Amino acid sequence: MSSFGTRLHAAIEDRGPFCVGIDPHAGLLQEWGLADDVAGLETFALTVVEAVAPHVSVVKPQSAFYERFGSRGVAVLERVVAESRAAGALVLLDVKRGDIGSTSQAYADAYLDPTSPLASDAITVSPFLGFGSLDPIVDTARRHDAGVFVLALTSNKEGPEVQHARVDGGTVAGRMLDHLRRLNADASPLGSFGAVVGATIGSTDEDLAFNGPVLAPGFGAQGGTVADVRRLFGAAAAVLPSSSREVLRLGPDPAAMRDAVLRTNEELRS
Ligand SMILES: O=C(O)c1cc(=O)[nH]c(=O)n1[C@@H]1O[C@H](COP(=O)(O)O)[C@@H](O)[C@H]1O
Repeated sequence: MSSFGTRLHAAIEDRGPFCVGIDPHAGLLQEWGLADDVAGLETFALTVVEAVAPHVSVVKPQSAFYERFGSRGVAVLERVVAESRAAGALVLLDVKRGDIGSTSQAYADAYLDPTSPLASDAITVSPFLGFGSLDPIVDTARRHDAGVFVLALTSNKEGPEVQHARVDGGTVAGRMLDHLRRLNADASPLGSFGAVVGATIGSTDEDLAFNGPVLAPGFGAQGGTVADVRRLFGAAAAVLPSSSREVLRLGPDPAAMRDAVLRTNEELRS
């Protein structure tokens, strides 16, 4: 298999950069006329997969929305992962994990080892225990041609407290981006180690020019626009604007969700 970065580069060329988050919020289940239970979760999630996974480069299920139903919810997540990949989408499993190195290895085995029931193309991780604590995840990703997206400048208003804090003349976020610059240095056409930078951050002095992908959540429901994406990420090697609620609210009509993602991809590409 080719590296995650290479697969992502090809998928963006083929389908466009828009990433759809498959986040079954309780309120959305209700809006769709579904019960807030495992059956409702399953109908919701698999309807979204069928509508959008054949048309987008990346889907991003947020694990918490499945975990809240326990093991039966996680079983639905396993189907979301498998059926999305079968429809040709790359799966970025949004788990935002991070722990001491030995436990990070277990997370890597859970999500990035192809023999695991939740094996995905990439995951989101939190570097709060220090970037080096993610080494087992990075090494496992390299071994299995998977990808990793590291939180750098998140879309929420509380993020700057930590991410803008200064260390050795730069910011914490800048330090994370420097680590990513190093990890992706020799990759072509695109590295497998990405940054998460919210589409809502307004402006940044950080250097987003590194040879890896940028996941840009906050596009849509949190206020990020196509113009924000163009302005903020002009220097980025590849950017994945990501939206969950804005697309999911259009369901349960599959055609409405599909048309919205096709339209958004066209807009982002033009
Ligand atoms: O890693 C993420 O995906 C993420 C990072 C971030 O900075 N902000 C953010 O909103 N997210 C996720 O992106 C999705 C945003 O959903 P919507 O606001 O409904 O489009 C949720 O799954 C969040 O957990």
